[in-house]
Amino acid sequence: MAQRVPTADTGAKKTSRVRVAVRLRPYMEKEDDKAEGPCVRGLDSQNLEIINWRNATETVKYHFDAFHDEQTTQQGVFLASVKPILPHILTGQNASVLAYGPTGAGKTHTMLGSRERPGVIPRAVKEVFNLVRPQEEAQDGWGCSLTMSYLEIYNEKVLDLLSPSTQDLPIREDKDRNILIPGLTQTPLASFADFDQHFVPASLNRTTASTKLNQRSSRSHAILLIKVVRTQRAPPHRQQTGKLYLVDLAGSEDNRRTGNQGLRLKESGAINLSLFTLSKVVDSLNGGTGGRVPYRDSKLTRLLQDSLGGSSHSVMITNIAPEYSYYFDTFSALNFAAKSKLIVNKPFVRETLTVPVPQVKRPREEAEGDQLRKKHKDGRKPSTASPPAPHPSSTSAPSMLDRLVALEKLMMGCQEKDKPTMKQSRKETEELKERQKEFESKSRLNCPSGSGLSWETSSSNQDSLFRNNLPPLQRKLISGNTAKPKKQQAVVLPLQVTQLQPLKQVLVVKTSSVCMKKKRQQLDQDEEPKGKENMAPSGWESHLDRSLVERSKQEILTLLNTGSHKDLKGLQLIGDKKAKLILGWREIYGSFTKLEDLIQIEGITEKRFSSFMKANLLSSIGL
Ligand SMILES: Nc1ncnc2c1ncn2[C@@H]1O[C@H](COP(=O)(O)OP(=O)(O)OP(=O)(O)O)[C@@H](O)[C@H]1O
Repeated sequence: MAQRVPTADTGAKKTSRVRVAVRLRPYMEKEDDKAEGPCVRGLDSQNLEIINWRNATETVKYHFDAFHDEQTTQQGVFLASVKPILPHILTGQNASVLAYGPTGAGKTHTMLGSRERPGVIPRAVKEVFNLVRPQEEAQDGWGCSLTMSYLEIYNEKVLDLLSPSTQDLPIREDKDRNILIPGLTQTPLASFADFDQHFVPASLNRTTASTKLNQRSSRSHAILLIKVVRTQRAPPHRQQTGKLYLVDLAGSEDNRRTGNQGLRLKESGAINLSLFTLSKVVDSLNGGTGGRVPYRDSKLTRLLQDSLGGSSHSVMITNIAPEYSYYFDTFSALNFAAKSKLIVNKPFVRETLTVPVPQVKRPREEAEGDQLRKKHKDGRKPSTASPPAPHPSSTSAPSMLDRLVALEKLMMGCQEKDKPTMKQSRKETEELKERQKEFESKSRLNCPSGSGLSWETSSSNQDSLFRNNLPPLQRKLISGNTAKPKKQQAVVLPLQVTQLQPLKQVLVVKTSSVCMKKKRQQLDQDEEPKGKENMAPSGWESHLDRSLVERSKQEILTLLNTGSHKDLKGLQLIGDKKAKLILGWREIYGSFTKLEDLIQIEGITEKRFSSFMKANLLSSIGL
């Protein structure tokens, strides 16, 4: 059976961290209807800077393993960031390349490219064949075989792109922690032409749709798996399996900007939540959150378990767009990438002892999958719309501010799980005030080590701040001789929210416990409300004082928007996972505008939402 053994060359455990590259796509005028110009630019082959949202005369600088500017060719990206990790898969190790970033920032261009400008995927597969060929000719007693699998994760379903009629496939882990997908097609490859022949039509099976931001937006995470199996021809028939994952992640999306509604909104909820889990996994691997790594919280992270923090040599290519209209997305993508930089992997060789068996077309696990496939049915369901977005540059809009402040908190390593006690809150508030003063005096600040980030005032070199090549931004920054920070009143200290009174304390009513018990029994007998909870009073609700109910609802909404993980878990029917999903939703979308938005959270159906409302309203008024 498959077993983990140390890397062959030294016998000792070696570590290999995730390399992080950032690729800036060329500026596109059509993406910039306000003609504001770019808000981000490269400095050299490893550094870039973005305008500081708190103070437009400053920039935030980031350092990465590689920075590919808008001039970098597909070949350039491949040679610098991908090619070096490929040889590992011929020694029984895993390698992976992930393209991450906002929708429309160039992930598919980077991974797939076009016939004229092929991207990472075709180049990497060609290179694997180049690496395998000399090994086959070497007559060293080992044979080599290649297979490809291609799947997408769409709405948390694993779909086989090489066999599009299949339904949601299961993800399994064997006792050696190898991730398996029973039923997934594995197509043997003899040449690159073979790959091309299977890959191109399969790519057309990927779920894409038009959104306001990208005409052909990928609505799923696409994962191409190339497996290289080396087998010793003579006994003991040792076998080494190396896997290469090439992942084109779906875009991280702000639905206020995409204008997504209905099915698109539901899809994007699944996309964003899996990306949120991915960022939690990254955090956890970085030691930021400690404890269990939440691989199992999404299909994506479960599948990538042996690519991130496991046995893999990984490269994350974060794609960003330069236009100001992408500001928030770019900022958040850069912070995500800066965290990823710290992951350390522990490579090992996968080696198995097997007796040779005749080549079979599909593995045993596939037959199992055939049966499973029949059982699964797709359950896509439309959902409700989100309000339109404020323009990202108008950072005075409160929701945008909240999100930027929250992001900055994340960036500084202050996680939601650490949401402080009142004492801590005050201390942190003081610290933030101090920091704000420092910002205002434009002193130089360094972020916590390893964040890959530093703040820099541009007052000394204001002329150089994007001026030479970016006239629109220069206009924005320098107009009115503005050395003074933009809209300082826009700075909101984020911690006041934690000082809210707990919901129950606010809503408690003085009634005798006997009366309450009776009332509760009566209410329980009333039918479950159907449809929208917040519109007309439902059967059981009509027994309650309307103004009290309205107030309770408002308090629940406030708690959903401001409560810590612990506060959220204090709500009826909200457990650990749901609380995390709510926090994730908030980080991505900002606030819940109405209670019904909860239905957009994975696992909260309309029925569950009704139960949630009933349980929490009754509990809040002490019934
Ligand atoms: N480096 C680049 N050079 C030239 N054009 C690019 C580059 N990167 C992206 N583009 C173009 O920008 C547009 C959006 O890119 P792409 O579809 O790859 O984005 P994406 O991040 O994959 O979006 P989504 O997540 O919505 O699928 C495409 O028209 C693409 O050709």
